[in-house]
Formats: sequence, C-alpha cells, structure tokens
Amino acid sequence: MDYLPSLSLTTISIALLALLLTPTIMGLFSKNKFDVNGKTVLLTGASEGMGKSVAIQLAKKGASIIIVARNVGKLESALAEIKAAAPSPSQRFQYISADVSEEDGASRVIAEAIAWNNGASPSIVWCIAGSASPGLFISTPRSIMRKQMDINFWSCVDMAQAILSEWLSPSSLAANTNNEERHLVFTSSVVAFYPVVGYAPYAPSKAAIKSLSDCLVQECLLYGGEVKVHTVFPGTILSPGLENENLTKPEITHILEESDPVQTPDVVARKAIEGLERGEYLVTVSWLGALMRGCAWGGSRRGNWIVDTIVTWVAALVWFFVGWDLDGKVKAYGKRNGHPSTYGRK
Ligand SMILES: NC(=O)C1=CN([C@@H]2O[C@H](COP(=O)(O)OP(=O)(O)OC[C@H]3O[C@@H](n4cnc5c(N)ncnc54)[C@H](OP(=O)(O)O)[C@@H]3O)[C@@H](O)[C@H]2O)C=CC1
Ligand SMILES: CCCCCCCCCCCCCCCC(=O)[C@@H](N)CO
Repeated sequence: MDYLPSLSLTTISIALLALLLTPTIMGLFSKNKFDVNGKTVLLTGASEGMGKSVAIQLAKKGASIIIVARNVGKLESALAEIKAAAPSPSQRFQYISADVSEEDGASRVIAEAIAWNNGASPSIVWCIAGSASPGLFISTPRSIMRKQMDINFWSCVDMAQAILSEWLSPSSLAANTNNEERHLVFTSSVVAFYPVVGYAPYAPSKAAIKSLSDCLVQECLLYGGEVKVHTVFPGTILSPGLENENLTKPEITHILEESDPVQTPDVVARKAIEGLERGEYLVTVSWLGALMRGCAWGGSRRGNWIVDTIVTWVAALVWFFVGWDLDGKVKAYGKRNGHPSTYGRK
C-alpha cells in the first residue's frame, strides 16, 4: 500500500506536465496565424529600437514594409537596412515621416500609405512608437503627464480609428471575398500589469492601451471577425529609448527594475512575432512578463485557458512575496534618503 501515494503523485505530475506542454505540442502542428508573406505591413516607431527589429524580421518573412517615425535621417538609414534583409525583389519599402502623437498624424499616415500602395490599405498595422518619461509623481510637470498620453495612448487611438475605418467600411468588407485577416497590433509594457514607483507618468498610458485593445477585440466581432487586434507587453528593452529614459529615471525605479530580464530589440521582436504567429491576443516576451500578465488577466481574452488560469493562481501566490519585497525596498529607500524634495531626481 506504500506505493499508492507515490504512484498518484507521479500520475498527477505527468498529467500536469502534459497540460503545461499542450501549447508547445499544439504549436508544432498549428498553422501560422500571422502570415506576413506578400502582405503590406505598416509599423510606427520603426526607425530604431524594437520597431526597427520588427521591420527587419518581417521583411525577412516576405512582407512589404512602411515605417513611420519623425526623424528623416534615421528613417532613411533604417529603411536601407530593412531592404537589405528582404529575400524577394517584389517586396516594396517606404518610409513616412510623421509625428503620431499629433491628432491628425495617423490619418495622414494611413492616407499616404494607401496612396503609395496603389489604393489598397496595409493589411497589418503595428503601433510601436512610444516613449517613457519616468519620474516621481508630485514633481512631474502636468505637461509631461499629458505628453505621455499623447505619444503612448492617443497615438494608438488615432491610428486604430484611421485604419479600422478603412478595414471595417462596408465596401472594404464586401471586397474582402476571401476573408483575408487584418491585424492591428499595439505595443504596451509589462508596467500595464504591475505598475511601479517612477512610472506614474507612463504606466497609465500603457494600461489604457490594454483597455482600448480589450474593447476593440470584442467590437471587431460585430463585423465578422476578419480584423484581429493584439497587444504586446515588453519588459526592459536595451534600446535608444531606454538609454534616454534612464537619464531621468529615479534611483528607486532602477532598484525595483533590477530583477527584470533585459532583452535586446531583436529578441523582443522575435518573441513578439512568435506570439502573434501562435495566435495570441495579449503577447508577452519573457517568463516574468508572462507571470505579470498572470496577475492581470481579468476579463481579457486568454490564450490557452487552462494554462493561463493556472498561471494566474501561481502569480497570485508569487506576488504575495514580490509585492511584499518591492514595497519593503521602497519603504527602506524612503527611510534611508529622507523626503524626495531633498534629493531631487536621483
Ligand atoms: N525600452 C523599454 O524598456 C520598453 C519600451 N516599451 C515600448 O516599446 C516600444 C518601443 O520602444 P523602444 O524600442 O525603446 O523605442 P525607441 O525609443 O528606441 O524608438 C522609438 C521609435 O519611435 C519613433 N517615435 C518616437 N516618438 C514618435 C512620434 N511622436 N511620432 C512618430 N514616431 C515616433 C522614434 O523615431 P523618431 O524619434 O525619429 O520619431 C523611433 O523610431 C515603445 O512603445 C515603448 O514605449 C515597452 C516596454 C519597455
Ligand atoms: C520572481 C521574480 C520577481 C521579480 C519582480 C520584479 C518586478 C519588477 C517589475 C518592473 C519592471 C518594469 C519594466 C519596465 C519596462 C518599461 O516599460 C520601461 N523601460 C519604459 O520604457
């Protein structure tokens, strides 16, 4: 009778392992749900950092690419790199210089993109342009709070309206006789799942993207479901943007971020594309990102319901300790350094 408990433990372990491996096993047999070969893809924020890596990797997979950013010099050199990665001479490439934080930026970009693409809308739009201005809340000018919403949130709202009103118009739906899927992808951040001190100007703008994304996923069902909406949640990306935000980041934010695995733009792009190819809706690119997503699924559409639900239980337990540990670090920092007004940005 001795062997019974150990037998059932083995059985349970094997069953659990099989359950956890299901997505991997199914992934081997399922078809690519984000096929870009021969498609036209528009990417904002693609002259450097994660956006440029996404552009190069999608060009390698056979996509025609339009990149959007402000600085023309950077756009030109990025476009040369992207072109060089393309396997087929029939792929086409273009850049559009625009500030997507301005109210009319996105609609002008979409109009120019359609004109360049011989009257057809791009079939994939991925909003990657964004930036962070970290700082402690009460010393952050309100103008910065507003600018963070402009570049991170309103840029996504405007682009979503510009492209969805093309894709979802009665004439465009009627013309799409072979039910070609269109994809709108937003880029948020793991701080949308778990915001930390120093990101008060930034995290809300990224959390608002998740909320917009959830509404749009459901709203697109009204039109038959040919349009898919997704959001990607990177952690720390070793990019020009990170170098820039680190100039003003409070020291306590650096301390809390220490455990977040730093990833190169290429790795973030590859993992994000792999998630989209598997058909995921809320895409994370690291184990910590997946755990943080587990804290925050709420009512959002899940991928593998069983696995994602088990991860939410694990995350709830793990976060009991993480939250306690990080709050402790913040309290200790406050005690050690006194009132923030005495040390400024540090
Ligand atoms: N770096 C990080 O640690 C993390 C970043 N993210 C998010 O991932 C995305 C990519 O980040 P990252 O790789 O660091 O980006 P970078 O800051 O390195 O690059 C940003 C790109 O966006 C363009 N851009 C910036 N502002 C505008 C604007 N107003 N209009 C049009 N284009 C603009 C830039 O070109 P130009 O300046 O010429 O316009 C550049 O091509 C962003 O949305 C960011 O918020 C999420 C999690 C972590
Ligand atoms: C079991 C292990 C526990 C570890 C807990 C660590 C939690 C820290 C979370 C903070 C991560 C913030 C990344 C922000 C990225 C970003 O969006 C900015 N760089 C803006 O560009």
